[in-house]
Amino acid sequence: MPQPLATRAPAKINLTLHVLGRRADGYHDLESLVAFAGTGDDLRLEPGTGLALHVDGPTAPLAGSDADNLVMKAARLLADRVDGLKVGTFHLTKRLPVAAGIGGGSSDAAAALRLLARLNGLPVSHPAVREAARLTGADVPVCLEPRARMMRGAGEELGPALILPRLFGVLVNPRVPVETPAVFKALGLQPGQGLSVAAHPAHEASSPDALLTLLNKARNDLEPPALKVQPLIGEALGLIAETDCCRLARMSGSGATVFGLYDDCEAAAEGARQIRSLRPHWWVKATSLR
Ligand SMILES: C[C@@](CO)(OP(=O)(O)O)[C@H](O)COP(=O)(O)OP(=O)(O)OC[C@H]1O[C@@H](n2ccc(N)nc2=O)[C@H](O)[C@@H]1O
Ligand SMILES: Nc1ncnc2c1ncn2[C@@H]1O[C@H](COP(=O)(O)OP(=O)(O)O)[C@@H](O)[C@H]1O
Repeated sequence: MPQPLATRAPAKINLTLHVLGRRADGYHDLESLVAFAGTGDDLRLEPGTGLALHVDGPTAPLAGSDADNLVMKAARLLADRVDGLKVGTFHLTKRLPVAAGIGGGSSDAAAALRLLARLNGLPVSHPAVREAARLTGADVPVCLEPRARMMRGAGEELGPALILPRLFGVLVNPRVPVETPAVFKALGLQPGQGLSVAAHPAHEASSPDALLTLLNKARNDLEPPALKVQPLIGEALGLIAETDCCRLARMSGSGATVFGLYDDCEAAAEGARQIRSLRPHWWVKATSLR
């Protein structure tokens, strides 16, 4: 029985994000511990003669035109590299906030590459799949096999999959888009200029408590510039930090999504309830992270 051509595109969370410096090509070298949430978009592929995309779901209207969708960009890049690639129509159910620091578009693109690889009997480690991922965007390679791992460079250097203690979190987005280039620009580094040399061995933690302690010693260096671009991020961080039993409040990626971490699933659900009661129109999701 063939596997159904459907996959989840989970939200990517940067548990830590240290900017090491700005490179000559304008991109920034990062060091980030990336994990994936239990919440995400869904993608299905119906085999057919040409490439096409249908998008539905609550955040579909925010994801731009179908032609510019990262699902189509990734699929075209793979089709350009593999002769006779079998393709079809993608059906994307978009739930994640867009331009939100949780790599929704990148995860959708990576999901598209996984489905095309499955349809064509290619491993996701195939060089053409890896290259299509890298050329689609800096965050796409880490989303190809969505497991917690260290990400370095501009996203092209990936460490081995890590078995992190399970974390219980709340994701909060004030429903304002924040464009990634604007945040890197607000960081204000010149080409060749460094910012940090920190190495953070958060993955060495063997218990949730030890991991939370290590995460608290790390940072997201994009928080200060993102707060300049969108002050609501500071408000969201403050509200999370004030929820009962919150162990850590931090921004993911270039924002605006921020996350709170808690000791267990009940505390995370209660944290989500508290934020929702204060900001009923924001996107608030209790989720596990691993
Ligand atoms: C910041 C991060 C952290 O995981 O996440 P998000 O906030 O996007 O979720 C990523 O590095 C974002 O990856 P992604 O969103 O795929 O970036 P791209 O489309 O390739 O690049 C958009 C723009 O961001 C800047 N950029 C991106 C990555 C990087 N390491 N250095 C950069 O300077 C560049 O100005 C680039 O033109
Ligand atoms: N499938 C998609 N989902 C979300 N955004 C998409 C998608 N395809 C293209 N985009 C565009 O990519 C940009 C970044 O979106 P997204 O991946 O959600 O950002 P982030 O990585 O900050 O969470 C947006 O401006 C959006 O218009």
